[in-house]
Amino acid sequence: MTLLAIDDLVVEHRSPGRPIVRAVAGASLAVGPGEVVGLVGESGCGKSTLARAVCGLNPVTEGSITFDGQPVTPLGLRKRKLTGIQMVFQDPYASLNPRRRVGDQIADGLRTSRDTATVPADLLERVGLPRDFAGRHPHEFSGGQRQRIAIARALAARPRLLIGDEPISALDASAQSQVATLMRDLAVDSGAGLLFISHDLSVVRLIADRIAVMYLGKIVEVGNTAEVWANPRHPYTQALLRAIPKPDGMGVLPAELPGDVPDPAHPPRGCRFNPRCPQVMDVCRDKEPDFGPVACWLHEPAT
Ligand SMILES: Nc1ncnc2c1ncn2[C@@H]1O[C@H](COP(=O)(O)OP(=O)(O)OP(=O)(O)O)[C@@H](O)[C@H]1O
Repeated sequence: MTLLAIDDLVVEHRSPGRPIVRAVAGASLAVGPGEVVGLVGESGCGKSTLARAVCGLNPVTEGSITFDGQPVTPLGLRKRKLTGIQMVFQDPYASLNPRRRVGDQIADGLRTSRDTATVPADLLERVGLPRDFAGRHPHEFSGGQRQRIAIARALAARPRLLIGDEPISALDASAQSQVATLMRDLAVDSGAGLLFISHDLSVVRLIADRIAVMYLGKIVEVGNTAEVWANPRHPYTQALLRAIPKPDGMGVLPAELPGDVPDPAHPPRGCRFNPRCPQVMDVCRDKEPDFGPVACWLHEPAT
């Protein structure tokens, strides 16, 4: 069963006097209940834009997003809270209100889910924090603790889909895998889906059932985590895996990718990855590979 279905999604950013930025340019992805999908890709590939569209925060230009069989459309804040989707953002310093007690912020989520049997301290306990933190303010805590509080607040609303938009990238290395694993465990235990966005592939490998690799607005490879890990097929996935920090902590392995992600307002003709691809062929400069699960002319499915 599919909980979240994203089909041929296009999301454009438009501002007066500027070229249209097609940040998501025909992406398809699905998340099932209790499933963890890791969305990876370099900065600027459109991961946040996609996540925000799923929450109704960015309007859909083309294609569709359905959650539980219902189309997701831009909604007012109140309604959005009731859709069963909760997002945990990169920066817990910004997403928590510094002036309100932690318990009161978690209580907002409990009101959303009309859960009268649970108290904020119960949720703090579920995310591994002491119950008496409820009476304190966010500035009293470390980054990792604040992110746990943000997760507790999200869980209070009893989401059926949890989205983490780079939820660990602002944390200390020691807190990163703990917070990622916590999100995975809490989502899976409650039967919720988790879409986990990160540029840290080693953490995604740890928690995700499936990996989706995004490049310049498109999902270029999707598959079972262990399979993608053992046999990455898209040259971009291969390069991302090579850029993983070495297990001994001594630097990173070379990415071997020239240049940066191109400007999505002016994408390259043909395959979007062709100017950086070490295995580029003539067809790649000419025609976009519009197929899955590996959108690459080296892996065109047999018809
Ligand atoms: N509001 C906006 N107006 C115009 N362009 C935008 C807007 N938001 C994002 N973009 C552009 O859309 C593209 C995708 O950005 P997005 O933040 O979705 O990527 P990302 O993969 O999440 O990167 P990051 O990890 O840095 O957040 C980028 O080129 C970005 O500059």
